[in-house]
Amino acid sequence: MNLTKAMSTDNTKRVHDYLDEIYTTVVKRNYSEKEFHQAVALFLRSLVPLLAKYPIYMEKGILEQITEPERLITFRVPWVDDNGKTRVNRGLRVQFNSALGPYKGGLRFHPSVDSSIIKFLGFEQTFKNSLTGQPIGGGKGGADFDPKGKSDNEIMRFCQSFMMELSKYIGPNVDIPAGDIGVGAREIGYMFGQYKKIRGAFEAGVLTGKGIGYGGSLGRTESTGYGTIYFLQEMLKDSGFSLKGSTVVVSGSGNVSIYAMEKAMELGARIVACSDSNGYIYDSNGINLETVKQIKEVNAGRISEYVNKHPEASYSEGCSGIWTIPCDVALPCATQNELDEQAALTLVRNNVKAVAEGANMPSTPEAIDVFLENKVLFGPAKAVNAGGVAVSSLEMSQNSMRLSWTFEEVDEKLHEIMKNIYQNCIDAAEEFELEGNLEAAANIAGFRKVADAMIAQGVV
Ligand SMILES: NC(=O)c1ccc[n+]([C@@H]2O[C@H](COP(=O)([O-])OP(=O)(O)OC[C@H]3O[C@@H](n4cnc5c(N)ncnc54)[C@H](O)[C@@H]3O)[C@@H](O)[C@H]2O)c1
Repeated sequence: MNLTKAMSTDNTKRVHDYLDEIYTTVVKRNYSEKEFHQAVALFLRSLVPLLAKYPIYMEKGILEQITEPERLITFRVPWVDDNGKTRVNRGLRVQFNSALGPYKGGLRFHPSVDSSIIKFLGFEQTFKNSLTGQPIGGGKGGADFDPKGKSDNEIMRFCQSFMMELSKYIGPNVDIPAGDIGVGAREIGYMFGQYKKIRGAFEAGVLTGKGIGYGGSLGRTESTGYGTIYFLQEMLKDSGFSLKGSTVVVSGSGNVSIYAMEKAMELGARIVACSDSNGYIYDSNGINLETVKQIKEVNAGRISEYVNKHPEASYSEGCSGIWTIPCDVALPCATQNELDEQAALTLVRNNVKAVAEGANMPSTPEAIDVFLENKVLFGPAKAVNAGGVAVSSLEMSQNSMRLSWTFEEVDEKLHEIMKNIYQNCIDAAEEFELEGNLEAAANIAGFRKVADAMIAQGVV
């Protein structure tokens, strides 16, 4: 990746040489971890104006430290399937940065999970958590386990084996995992049960995303999707647009997508398409969300089944075609690198006004450049989808105070947090003359708090 874009003066050249050195070390030390390289490169290029103005971050070696996780744990997860066959998966937990608080970040169960995926997510999580204003550090974890097609008992045995080992490294004041792709309330429940048994104590604050009946927070399920729309609303408002009457395309049909669609519809948007890892549906009258919820949340089926109930809609195989549908707003809410340069150019040709990233790193660097160059309002993942971890942090607060807030109380706090994140990004954009580049502004705003705390705490 070319980090030289922002370089113009001698001072920025010095910064640039420094960032190049950091990046070279990251690539050498984490050879073959492409997603991690990508996240670090995108991040570093944003910091040029900050480091040019405040060289202390270079003098104190903050970037050398911040790009190396505090700890990466990998472990064997053996379990027995329904046919009595022994299976083995790899579990991982990265404890990336604890400058602002205990490590916090989700667990992903997906065959693609490896150290590169977990490290890119943990790195991003550190700055996302900082942006929320909550006292939480950054972490992430998961396993290369595929929950698809597994029985409920197999899922339980896997979760128990996974927690048997993970329990050695987590705790309410140490590291607090949550869900992510492939890990929802059911998996969190099985992992919490096993943790409780191992410890012989009910420590509610060790995991978030728990069921409402045993320490979960109302509004956690909706939080990432709703938060995405609250951020989008602020972005649109500042440019004189509104969601009312706008046409929206959303990729995925999981937790983030469903609740982003729900809030966007509530605000008057027409959602015309959504997808899963096989293909996408298009319904020009507007997607019927109840049908999507029934297929995905109740039946765990495929999105293609939508057309059985709504023959006026169409289904197409393959995921990337969804970005060819003309829309005012595009919300990539599925997975990393799902929206490439070609897709971005098509969206621009179709006059997209705004793109907000509900998923983590869904746009490739080239796609982001296309959006910025064409003045599309672009909301970067670590700011846009921070609502999930923000409400997880509210769940931790409720657990330690032994009380439960109502849905409305949680939603109001979430809305306030998302507005603050947006404002912090705008302030950073103004200070560093990055108007229109919320990507760089979010990186700077997230980084500064972590870096200042690291300086205060010394070289540890
Ligand atoms: N759940 C959260 O609170 C949360 C918070 C912040 C960020 N995220 C991020 O949001 C994204 C989605 O997470 P989720 O919790 O909704 O997961 P999920 O497992 O509930 O849903 C993921 C969805 O994406 C679909 N999908 C996978 N690959 C696809 C592809 N190439 N094209 C189209 N669809 C595809 C799946 O079929 C599924 O519908 C991930 O990047 C995750 O890291 C989630």
